[in-house]
Amino acid sequence: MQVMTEHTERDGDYEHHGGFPVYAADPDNGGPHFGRLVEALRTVQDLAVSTAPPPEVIAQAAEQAEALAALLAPYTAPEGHYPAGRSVGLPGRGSLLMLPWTVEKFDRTGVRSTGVFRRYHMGGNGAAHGGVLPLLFDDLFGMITHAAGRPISRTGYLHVNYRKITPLETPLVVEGRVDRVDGRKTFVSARLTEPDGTLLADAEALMIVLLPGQP
Ligand SMILES: CCCCCCCCCCCCCCCC(=O)SCCNC(=O)CCNC(=O)[C@H](O)C(C)(C)COP(=O)(O)OP(=O)(O)OC[C@H]1O[C@@H](n2cnc3c(N)ncnc32)[C@H](O)[C@@H]1OP(=O)(O)O
Repeated sequence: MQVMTEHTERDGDYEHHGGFPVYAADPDNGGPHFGRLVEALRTVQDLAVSTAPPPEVIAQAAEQAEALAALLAPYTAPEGHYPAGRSVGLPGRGSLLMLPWTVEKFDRTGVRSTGVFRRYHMGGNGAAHGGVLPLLFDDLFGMITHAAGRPISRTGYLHVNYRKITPLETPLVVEGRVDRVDGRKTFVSARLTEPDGTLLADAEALMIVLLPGQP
């Protein structure tokens, strides 16, 4: 994966991030065990939505989950000071919110990412929930804007066309680019496909550069 902070050229006002703090990537990806922890938690999410254990096992699982929460609670840190979301070497940057996908291309011409939708992303009848596709696209559009050297921007609108049922636990590809820039406005688009190119969904969005002080 290419380093997400490398740019050959940036817009002149790149360093003006509105009122948005500038967060640095975590060079250690949270240390030697963080990726393992996040992956284990995702597996727990998979199992939490797809198992039917007896009450005594649920009680045991609840106790262990409560013990894990108690273990981590004393280490709560301010935004930008924990590895989740900043570990660019991990799937989904080590964030449990993001799709656990891996960035394969990240440059001014666009961003491509690959991965699977997991069991905890299921909507119905074995297909991905419609709400997780905008999440995938929105984060991709943020990365595309960043990779293109545009200043920190927020999504003004995001339109998704669902072309075909999106399967779970199947390797997929999402790729997008900047189509057009007009002042503060960056128009972006992307496609979600199967590896053979079959189109599952496409999306377009408007990313708007924040003005000084805008949150
Ligand atoms: C740590 C290391 C990591 C490294 C690796 C980094 C990777 C990094 C990945 C991050 C990935 C996250 C990416 C998530 C991105 C979000 O999801 S952000 C969250 C969702 N979005 C929001 O919450 C935005 C909420 N809205 C707002 O805050 C304000 O509306 C905005 C966006 C700041 C714009 O407000 P404003 O400054 O008052 O601007 P406004 O004059 O209304 O609009 C500017 C222009 O856009 C147009 N416009 C605005 N809205 C629209 C619209 N909906 N439709 C059409 N036109 C519009 C206006 O007409 C205007 O056009 P012109 O008149 O200039 O031609």
